[in-house]
Amino acid sequence: MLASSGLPVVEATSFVSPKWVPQLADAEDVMEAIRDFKGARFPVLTPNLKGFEAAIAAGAKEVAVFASASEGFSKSNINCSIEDSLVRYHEVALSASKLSIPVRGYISCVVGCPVEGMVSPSKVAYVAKKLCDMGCHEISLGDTIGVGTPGTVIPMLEAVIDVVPIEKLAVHFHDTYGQALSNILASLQVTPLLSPLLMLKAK
Ligand SMILES: CC(C)(COP(=O)([O-])OP(=O)([O-])OC[C@H]1O[C@@H](n2cnc3c(N)ncnc32)[C@H](O)[C@@H]1OP(=O)([O-])[O-])[C@@H](O)C(=O)NCCC(=O)NCCSC(=O)C[C@@](C)(O)CC(=O)[O-]
Repeated sequence: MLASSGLPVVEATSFVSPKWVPQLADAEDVMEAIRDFKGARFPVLTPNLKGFEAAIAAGAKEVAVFASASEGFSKSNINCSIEDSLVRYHEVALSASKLSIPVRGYISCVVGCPVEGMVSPSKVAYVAKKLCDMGCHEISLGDTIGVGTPGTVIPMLEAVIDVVPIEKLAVHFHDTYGQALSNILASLQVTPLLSPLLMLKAK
């Protein structure tokens, strides 16, 4: 449906542990169902080399890895430290580069974390540079819990822009508290080169 509506890129599924996310256990079936669809790209999320290899076996042509700027969220989301996740993702990026598979990098909790509270812009910049240096073609900065405001988003962006080329950046805002559009506007005022993504308010 989303691809048929004309969207050029639709993140189709994730190759993650079904014990962690049972709803995604059908990743291979999803890839089979979209295998012959023309006119859209279907990246998939892979949290490690096991997921990457399964994704390639299922026909994925591009993948996304997802780190966090907060230790607490990294542990709760992918069961490892930020540093360990970067080691894992470096393995994925190396394998992907051998197969000419583009890798997008996500960073969760770039403003606030449900476990640790506010997140420092310098930590976001550190993770963004690591993902960029390992070969991610784009780094998406995710305000995962939607607590960002222009007053906190702009300093974060300025810290990241210091270490990652602007044209490699995207922003990903959740509208949990109705700030997503303001944050996108503020981000575009920092640099019009950003590609914004608005996640509509959860019902
Ligand atoms: C990363 C792990 C696997 C670590 O989970 P773990 O338990 O530490 O992994 P493990 O290495 O100990 O393996 C446990 C079991 O999972 C299996 N396993 C291991 N890896 C895989 C895999 N890739 N695919 C399928 N199975 C896998 C592995 O084989 C083993 O199976 P067992 O021997 O017990 O039968 C787990 O924590 C996980 O899958 N987490 C993903 C959670 C998730 O999907 N979160 C949402 C992603 S979207 C997001 O984060 C937000 C974002 C980025 O989109 C934007 C925003 O921030 O707003």
